[in-house]
Amino acid sequence: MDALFQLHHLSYHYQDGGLRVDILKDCEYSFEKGKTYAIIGPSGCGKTTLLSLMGGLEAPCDGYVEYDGENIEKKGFNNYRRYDIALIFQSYNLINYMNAYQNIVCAMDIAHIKEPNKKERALKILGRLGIHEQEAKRDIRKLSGGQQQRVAIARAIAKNAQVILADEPTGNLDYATGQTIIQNFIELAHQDQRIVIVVTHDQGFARQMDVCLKIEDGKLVEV
Ligand SMILES: Nc1ncnc2c1ncn2[C@@H]1O[C@H](COP(=O)(O)OP(=O)(O)OP(=O)(O)O)[C@@H](O)[C@H]1O
Repeated sequence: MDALFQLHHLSYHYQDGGLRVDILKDCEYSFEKGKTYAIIGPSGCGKTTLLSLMGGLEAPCDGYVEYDGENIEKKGFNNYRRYDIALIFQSYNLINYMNAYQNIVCAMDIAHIKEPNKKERALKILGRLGIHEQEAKRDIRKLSGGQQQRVAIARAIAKNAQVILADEPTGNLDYATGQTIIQNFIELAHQDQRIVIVVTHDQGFARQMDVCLKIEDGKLVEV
């Protein structure tokens, strides 16, 4: 098995008025290269919390996340977030004073991507996602929600991160645009051998992923 990314006894709880509330309990899982994963479960079950732990945005209370044979906390969350993973948020988190291709070039600069012509590469990736040169150079705030989400995906692709974590990436989009985005994720995993993990409430999209996981009583289980 080609496991690049693993969860070991991952647990997370918080205190509420002196009471301990367990969100994730001893989660164990190995994610494989070249596969897409959906994480589903009712509101409040801990999906975003799990994504935050996997993304190195927050430290677990117990257990650890392993990437390429190393505990991400020991590797350093900042380096891990900078080089190894890409996060895609429901709210896109694009830099609003840069256009689409500048957002992508900026992400490549931050990740120290060695590429002789970053602008050309950015435009090429955007083009593959249906954002052509004219839109790529427009004020980013003037792009539609679906276009902005595709820019956020292009940014994740350009960064060469092996693991892509997306939190409700289709939440704000109509069905057809959401479907295009899911198709992009599938191609990214199957053609580029990346791991794509998507938190979604949409059962239809979840079913199109190679593996569907749900959080049940704090445990991560395959559906
Ligand atoms: N540090 C914290 N302090 C207080 N409450 C917290 C903390 N971390 C998580 N929670 C609570 O834990 C629960 C799980 O939150 P999380 O956002 O992970 O759920 P979710 O499954 O992503 O929900 P949704 O589908 O509604 O986005 C929520 O009730 C949230 O308010």
